Amino acid sequence: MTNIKLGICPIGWTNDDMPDLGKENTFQQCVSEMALAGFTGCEMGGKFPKDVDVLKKALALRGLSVASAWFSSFLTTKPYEETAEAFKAHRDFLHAMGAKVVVVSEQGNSIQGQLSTPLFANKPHNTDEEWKLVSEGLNKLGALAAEKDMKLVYHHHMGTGVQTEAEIDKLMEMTDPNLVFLLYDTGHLVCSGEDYIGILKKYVNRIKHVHLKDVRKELVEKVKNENMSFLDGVRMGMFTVPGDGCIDFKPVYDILKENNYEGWTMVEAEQDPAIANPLEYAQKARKYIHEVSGL
Ligand SMILES: O=C1C[C@@H](O)[C@H](O)[C@@H](O)C1=O
Ligand SMILES: [Co+2]
Repeated sequence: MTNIKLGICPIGWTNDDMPDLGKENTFQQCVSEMALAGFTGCEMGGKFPKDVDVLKKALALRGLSVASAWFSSFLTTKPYEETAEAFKAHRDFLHAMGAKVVVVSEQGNSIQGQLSTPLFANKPHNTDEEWKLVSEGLNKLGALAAEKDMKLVYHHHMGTGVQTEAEIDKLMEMTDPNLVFLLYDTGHLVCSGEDYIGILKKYVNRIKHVHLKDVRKELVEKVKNENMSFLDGVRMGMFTVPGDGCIDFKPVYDILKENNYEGWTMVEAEQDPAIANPLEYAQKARKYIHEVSGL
């Protein structure tokens, strides 16, 4: 028996960071193929209906539920109240959809959305003041999530001030462990050159949401050596589904199981859907995850 659930994110069908990737794929196709490939949960994407009843019906017809959705905070660059108001609306929608966690990533000084900023050379480093703003703001947003019996899960991310193991450690130290939890994304850790298994072991009790992203190592090297941006790397295919790249996901599931992890593990593999057929790659991921985890 396990309480580990398996879902998939719509980013393999249409990429909200670069909406021309998969612009031809509709919401209906995306959720139908998620279900057809054997997944029971999804995150939200830009093409999803914003009406709770409409979305609930479309997902229920396919046996899917909403695990969460991304929220960009701007705690380092905007007044706290502005982020808090947007966060409450986002939280309330997710709550109405039955989700238990809210994915948050600080984007105030992020370069992840900049088309031609070199990813490795230009990674931002938080100043002391930025660390204070982010950690204090996240504690307050975490309390807002708790009001609805939800958890804020922080998404470490390439091209942001919380990317490396040292930065994750600092964020975890500076925030309240009862209010700010961690989202564990394999792809971002391996892309950054971190010890993805060590980090999982260290924070497994604080990790409340998992993104399963695999990496094509030679393409990450190309991004580094040729000063390419995050979005260039995605378009070129530096990420892929579990089972198709260099990451071993067996120890990931073993550690989650040994520690009685309860929650979602979400395939999240952005690449060009015109090259990597989303249904084919969803099925590939589903098969591989079954082989390594029994799920
Ligand atoms: O969770 C994520 C959401 C995306 O928008 C992001 O860029 C991607 O890399 C990711 O991990
Ligand atoms: Co992710």
